[in-house]
Amino acid sequence: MTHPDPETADGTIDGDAGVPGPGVSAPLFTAQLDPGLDEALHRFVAHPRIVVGLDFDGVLAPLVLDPTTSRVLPASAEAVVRLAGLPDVEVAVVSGRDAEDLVALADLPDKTRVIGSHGAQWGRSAVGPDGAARLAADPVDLTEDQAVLRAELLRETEALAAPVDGAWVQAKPTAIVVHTRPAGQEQAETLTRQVLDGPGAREGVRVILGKEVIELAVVAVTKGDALLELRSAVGADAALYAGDDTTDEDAFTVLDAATGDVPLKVGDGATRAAYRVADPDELSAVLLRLAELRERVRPAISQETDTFP
Ligand SMILES: O=P(O)(O)OC[C@H]1O[C@H](O[C@H]2O[C@H](CO)[C@@H](O)[C@H](O)[C@H]2O)[C@H](O)[C@@H](O)[C@@H]1O
Repeated sequence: MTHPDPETADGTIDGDAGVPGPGVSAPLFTAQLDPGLDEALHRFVAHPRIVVGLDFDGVLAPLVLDPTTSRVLPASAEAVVRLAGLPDVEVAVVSGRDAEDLVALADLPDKTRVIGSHGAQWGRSAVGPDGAARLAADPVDLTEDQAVLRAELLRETEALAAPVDGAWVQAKPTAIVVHTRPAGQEQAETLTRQVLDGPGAREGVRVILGKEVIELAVVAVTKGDALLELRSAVGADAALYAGDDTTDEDAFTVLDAATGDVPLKVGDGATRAAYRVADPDELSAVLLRLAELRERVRPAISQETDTFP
């Protein structure tokens, strides 16, 4: 036990009895949680209305060679379902991926907010007539210039990637992504330089260097813009955001740990986030803990609200 927990003082709930490991669900192993982070979670769940923003790759889903095989860790999936079912909790998956992709891969509860393409695509998960998950969203509107630029970037990057063993190009609604993870290191570095000096240097292109990816976007929106907009749209009092990559730093920047937000870096590397966990497995533990804490305090908040309308 790392945090004084009034809810467990009478011994009726032992929230720390579990054993860490894949597939273990709550009650959770908070002995492994950093005490500062656990305290921040306690403060966070006490806010009346909260936003929980979650990056996908490297956060909900471990990084893999082939992005079509990415899957959310089972414990995180369980936590997302629990959080999304609670009143005044807005769960949003905020990713650089195409939002359609996210809905197909993430197995999200119905009506979960999905923000794709680093904030350029907004929608919700929905169940289609066939029972399969689908995205309910307005289509992305590119200007004619942006659409032309995107098509040219696709052509140019494909020509650069073609001779490089393992490298490949992903076309997304607002960007083109060159993947170098499966390529040899030297070839990956050369290709990265070529992409940056060539198509990446064109006017109107926003270059995003991610984990073994060079993304060339034709719109300028960031995850920080998206998180601010989401927070204001739902009237949230505090936000938690978990991310692992460079683009997530934009989201951390718009949060303030001093006022109850929880900017949470997943993995190594320099960050502006106030809190950190080592990997997606540890993030699962945090999300289950978050669900457990919010489930406990939310009824108290609602009673107070009823008493003082
Ligand atoms: O914002 P995110 O959800 O973190 O998305 C960022 C990029 O994620 C994907 O690429 C990353 O994950 C792949 C699968 O694990 C991995 O192979 C790749 O090396 C990573 O960079 C996705 O394919 C990109 O389009 C996203 O922009």
